[in-house]
Amino acid sequence: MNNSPKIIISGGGTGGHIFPAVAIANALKRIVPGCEILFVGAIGRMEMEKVPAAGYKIVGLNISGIQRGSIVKNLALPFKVLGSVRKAMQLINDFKPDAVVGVGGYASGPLLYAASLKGIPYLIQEQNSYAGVTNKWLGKKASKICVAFDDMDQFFPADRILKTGNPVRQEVVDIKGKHYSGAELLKLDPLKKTILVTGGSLGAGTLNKSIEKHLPDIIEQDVQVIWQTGKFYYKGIIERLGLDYHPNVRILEFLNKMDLAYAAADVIISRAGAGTIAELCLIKKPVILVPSPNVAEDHQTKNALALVKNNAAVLINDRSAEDTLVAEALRLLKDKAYGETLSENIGKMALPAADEIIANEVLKLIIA
Ligand SMILES: CC(=O)N[C@H]1[C@@H](OP(=O)(O)OP(=O)(O)OC[C@H]2O[C@@H](n3ccc(=O)[nH]c3=O)[C@H](O)[C@@H]2O)O[C@H](CO)[C@@H](O)[C@@H]1O
Repeated sequence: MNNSPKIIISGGGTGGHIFPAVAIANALKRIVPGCEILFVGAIGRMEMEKVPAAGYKIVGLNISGIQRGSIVKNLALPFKVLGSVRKAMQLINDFKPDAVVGVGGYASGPLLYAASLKGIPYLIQEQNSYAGVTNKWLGKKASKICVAFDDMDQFFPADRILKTGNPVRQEVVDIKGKHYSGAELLKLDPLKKTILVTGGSLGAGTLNKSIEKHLPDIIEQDVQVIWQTGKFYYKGIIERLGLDYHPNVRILEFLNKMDLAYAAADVIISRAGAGTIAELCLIKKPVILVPSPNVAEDHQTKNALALVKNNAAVLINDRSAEDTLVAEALRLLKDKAYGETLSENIGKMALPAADEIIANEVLKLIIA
């Protein structure tokens, strides 16, 4: 293999696809500093902002998914797909990648399809315990499919599956010694108990409603909360509560330094996205998971149950969150022994080094 292999990483849409992609890129750069990486995403989606912020170049395809409730918008879809495949072919002709990686999301489809037409080897990284139609179809010609769950041979050819776990950005899970700096950056008191609420990369309506309703209970116990609302909900919440609602309450749209929030927290309330769970296993804090009921095949419940059956997290249903979530978090803050058990058990479920294992698999495709 030469010292400057060229690799395209494609996909995005939500943080759940983007951040594993960045983690793989970072690992590739650590292993082969001279490698050239180009990201390909979808115009208008989160990756077009987050990937350059992580220090990588990205090109956008004009592609979207099926839009519910708008026949007119969907009429353009076949043309967008064709146009995107054409642009993907052009990108491959120009960049001349040695290998391609697909992490899921709209841009992955056209890019991997173009790679297959051009005979360029590609690897799929599937974060969840189920695979959508596009990934299943692309999996037929993939050289390797790196997965995080068992029984994925129901979706992909068994001989090419490798269970690696989900890749996470190292800097996000490196929280040792950051408790004080985390609290300071978030303008919180490092000596007070703190709950972190994260609704995944987009935020979660149910978590927001549950927190907003019970803020007085949190304040009454002099507990602090780092509350990540998500972009869609932030404005409404700030309009209702104001930015400086109470010194114990820090409201943020998105946490750019997730490590500092993880470090500052004593208990974490979270949706059960696969990437967040992989991080939670590595940071080893007591966690309450509220799986989103609005995702394909109810996969967040499956993600959460994998932990709950090992007594590694508390599960609260979306339906009952508004009534019970905050009370449970406040209870968990006080129950030191239970918190320690949860922390110990979640740590046992970590699959570290997924980023480097996957990066090495990508490099093997080039040598092969
Ligand atoms: C509603 C939806 O479709 N959710 C899916 C999406 O979740 P979502 O996009 O929320 O992704 P994950 O929960 O997997 O990961 C979230 C990522 O965003 C980061 N982060 C989050 C909040 C923040 O303020 N700052 C920040 O950096 C986290 O550290 C993590 O790296 O992709 C996941 C992986 O395919 C799926 O399992 C989820 O079901």
